[in-house]
Amino acid sequence: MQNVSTISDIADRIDPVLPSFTNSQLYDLFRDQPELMVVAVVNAQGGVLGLMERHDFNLKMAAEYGRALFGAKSVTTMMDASALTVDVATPLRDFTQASLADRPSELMRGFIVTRDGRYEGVGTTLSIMKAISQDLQDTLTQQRDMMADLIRVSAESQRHQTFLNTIIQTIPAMVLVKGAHDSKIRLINPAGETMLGVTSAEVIGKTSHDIFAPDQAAQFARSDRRALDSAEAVMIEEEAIYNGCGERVVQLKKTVLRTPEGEADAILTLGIDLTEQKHAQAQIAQLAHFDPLTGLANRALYATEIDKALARVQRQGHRIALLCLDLDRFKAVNDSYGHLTGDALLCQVTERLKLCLRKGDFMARMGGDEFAIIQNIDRPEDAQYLAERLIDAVKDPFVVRDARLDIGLSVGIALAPDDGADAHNLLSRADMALYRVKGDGRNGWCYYRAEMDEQLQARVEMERDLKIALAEGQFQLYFQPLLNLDSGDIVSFEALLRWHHPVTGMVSPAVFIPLAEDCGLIGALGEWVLREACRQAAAWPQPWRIAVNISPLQFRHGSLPGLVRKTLKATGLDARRLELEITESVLLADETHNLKVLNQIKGMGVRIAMDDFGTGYSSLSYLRTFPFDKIKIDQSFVRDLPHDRNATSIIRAITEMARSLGVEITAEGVETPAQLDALRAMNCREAQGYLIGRPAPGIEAYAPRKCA
Ligand SMILES: Nc1nc2c(ncn2[C@@H]2O[C@H](COP(=O)(O)O[C@H]3[C@@H](O)[C@H](n4cnc5c(=O)[nH]c(N)nc54)O[C@@H]3COP(=O)(O)O)[C@@H](O)[C@H]2O)c(=O)[nH]1
Repeated sequence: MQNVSTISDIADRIDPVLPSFTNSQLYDLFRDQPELMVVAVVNAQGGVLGLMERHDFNLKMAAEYGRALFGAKSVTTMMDASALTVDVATPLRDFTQASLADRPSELMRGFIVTRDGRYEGVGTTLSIMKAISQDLQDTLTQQRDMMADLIRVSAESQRHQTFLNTIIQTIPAMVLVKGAHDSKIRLINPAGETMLGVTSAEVIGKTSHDIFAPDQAAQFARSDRRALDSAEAVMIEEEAIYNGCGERVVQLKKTVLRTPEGEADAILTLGIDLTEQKHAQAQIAQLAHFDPLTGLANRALYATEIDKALARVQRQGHRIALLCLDLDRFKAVNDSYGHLTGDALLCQVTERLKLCLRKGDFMARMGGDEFAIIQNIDRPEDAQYLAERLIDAVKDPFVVRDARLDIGLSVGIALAPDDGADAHNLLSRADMALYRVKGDGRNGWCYYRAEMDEQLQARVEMERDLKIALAEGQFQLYFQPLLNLDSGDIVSFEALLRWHHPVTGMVSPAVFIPLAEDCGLIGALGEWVLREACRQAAAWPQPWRIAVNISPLQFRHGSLPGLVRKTLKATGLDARRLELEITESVLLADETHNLKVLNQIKGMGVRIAMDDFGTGYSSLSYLRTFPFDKIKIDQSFVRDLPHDRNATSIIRAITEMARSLGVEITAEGVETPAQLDALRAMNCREAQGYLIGRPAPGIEAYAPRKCA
């Protein structure tokens, strides 16, 4: 009962009557106040004497002679002197429970309410019923409100529960709850099932020891213990092998769930499988530091390692050697057999080179066919010994995709601290030494020497001078005659470029042509040579042919057929008088494109000759690739005539093969009559060399005349 709590709340404060009040007066009172049910009779001090109850009183008064008998008498004659009295402070619930249980009939007659034993008011069953009814009403409303609240709270809690469940079920992280005391698993989500290789049904109610191998279970127990001993959540990264899941790297966050009293109740473990992430990180690190083809360290890692090695050199007085390695003829292999073969060759080379290294040596692939090694050495000679081992290792042919490949190795060496203590300097010095090996014919090794710096400097200066030379017209063409051995006529001239350096004098094309190729000037230089050669030849008194050397790089820059067409047109030279000399490297590089270019030029009527025949990698095979008009036998074979049997048989084989193919032959570098005789005997039809005529600035000396 919320509002009505004591009898006081339901007591009707009805004026009582004194004993002097007569029954007739009371009769009138009841008649005048129809709702008046009971009236108390009190003495002058307010003490309770009895209670008059309306129905009972009216019944008595209505009886035969009732009013006549009792009307004038005091109300005390008809009152209920033993009426129920109850103190005003009595809890209503107690009163109604007790009175309804013990004296329900009395309660029906009404009762007197007293305060300290004195009259306070009267009560009736009606007032009680009203109070109870009101109370019930209140309670019902209250209960309805409570029910609504309950329904709302329960719906909300249901929603929260569903929300949490959805998260737990779908979160891509393991959620695992274990009892803090019994270590039994209470909950595991699907991500946890996958991560641990178990099903929820298998593990709920079990401990790690029931499920996992002893080592793994012990690892779990240790990390749980750490969580229990810690006031905060603990983060753990560990390697683990769960049921049939292989080795994994996991990150676990363990939080102890406590009761409101602060006691550990459960351990919540959130787990993320980092295996893939670690794997990806490792792959990124691998790619960042290692060459994917050979698995060797790459240039970036090499730079780090060399810094470390140089720091050791400084701190501990060690010595190291830097070896720069470059494969010989690798480009030819790559261009002839394709990149797949080139890649496979690099892998095989790597394996052979690795076998030459000792503990502590470090090797990297710097790119292409370049490798570099950091070697810990005691004496400078140690580097030389390693270089020799490396060169020896690639000496035997490689067999790649059914092809037998011969390559070589050039090694440049710089020492620290002897040649410097700075990584950049040392590397460029080892490179200089390598460059020297290459220049000296490859397949060898060389230590850096101080004068190489000067040579490099000289090269830089020459590059600069070359640009100036082109702009200032310091070039000149020399012409060397070619003799027809049958007719004894000069039939052709080869244009040979000369550079008159204003300070150093004449510079050999053998020196500056490679430089022009390196620094990108060969295009402009070659264009000048072609134009100048055609211009001069067009003015010759005889229709001699003019042979012009074309660098392989001229095939890359711009349109060579366009240039030839334009030049012929501009100079008026008959296309049939022009012969372009190319070396086999033109066909080694970008064969399809270069063949197309050659065919276009040949289509204009220009002749194509293969220069330096016999020196290349597979000269013979190129004769099948393109219909050359002429083969020029390299002077290295002619030099050994007439006595060298090898040279003789090679030249004989070439001349015979050329005849069968219908290709003209020229022997280069003829210096002696004996060589000329030997060539004649071998049916060689054309010759060039100092014996016939040295390169000269003009052709005047060869104006119509016959030669022996
Ligand atoms: N791309 C271009 N290359 C050119 C051009 N001009 C020349 N070159 C190439 O430079 C190399 C060196 O040429 P050079 O010093 O002119 O030497 C040539 C002849 O002088 C030399 N030769 C001729 N006869 C003899 C001889 O009897 N003995 C002997 N020791 N040397 C002799 O041979 C060179 C000609 O060689 P080749 O071209 O192979 O016919 C050289 O490779 C030139 O090709 C140019 O304009 N563009």
